Amino acid sequence: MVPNIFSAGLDITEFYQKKPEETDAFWRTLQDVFLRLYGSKLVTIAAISGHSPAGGCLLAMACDYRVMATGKYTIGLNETLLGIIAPFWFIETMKNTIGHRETEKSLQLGKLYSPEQAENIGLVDQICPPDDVLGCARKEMVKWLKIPDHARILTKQLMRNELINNLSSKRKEDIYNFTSFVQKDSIQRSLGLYLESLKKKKS
Ligand SMILES: CCCCCCCCCCC/C=C/C(=O)SCCNC(=O)CCNC(=O)[C@H](O)C(C)(C)COP(=O)(O)OP(=O)(O)OC[C@H]1O[C@@H](n2cnc3c(N)ncnc32)[C@H](O)[C@@H]1OP(=O)(O)O
Repeated sequence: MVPNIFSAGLDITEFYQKKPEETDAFWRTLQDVFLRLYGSKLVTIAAISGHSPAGGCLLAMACDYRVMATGKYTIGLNETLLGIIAPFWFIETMKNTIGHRETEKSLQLGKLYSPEQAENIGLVDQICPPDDVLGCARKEMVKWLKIPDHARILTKQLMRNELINNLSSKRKEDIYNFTSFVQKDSIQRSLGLYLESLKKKKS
């Protein structure tokens, strides 16, 4: 577990100034990771040790339960702030987590929530001091593991199969949409500026 950062989201350099076949492969891998995690029969609990923007938020939402560290961290789907958009399965996953209305506001504004705000809207289930995040996640895991596995798994599948089947049937189209979108000159310019701004913030 890395302190302060759960995940910085997708590595933008994987789709900045890349060839179409490279961005295709990158997106296919992300789809694989998501489908495996969201559809996992195992109990999955995200111990969110710090920042969790965009793709990081998606990974956390793909789990069954989320524990987030308190502190000056943020979580959310901030794609619009980067001049890009969240694909349909990011949107559906967020709708399944916090509901339609909150998702609509959240996505249009590219909102990044503090841990307290995220808990209030149900984006995370629990907040804990940073040095106790793993402990809280473990405690929660014990509860989940007491439930008969077959019943929990079937329930999870009933709740999640619609989205899993939808994405599975549209994978090629989704890859095509991603690559055509990120290869546009205007999007490449936005991504370049965003990467520069991250570096400037650092110096
Ligand atoms: C018709 C329909 C079509 C649909 C088409 C779909 C369209 C596209 C969908 C794409 C979905 C995208 C999802 C994403 O996840 S995009 C990434 C979003 N992530 C962020 O915005 C976070 C950016 N990072 C930060 O805010 C900070 O780094 C952070 C708060 C996480 C940590 O701060 P800290 O100060 O500790 O770290 P630094 O800022 O110093 O960063 C260190 C170095 O890492 C570079 N960096 C950071 N994040 C990223 C990233 N996500 N990708 C690439 N590089 C990143 C940063 O520039 C520093 O680099 P250097 O060390 O080289 O200076």
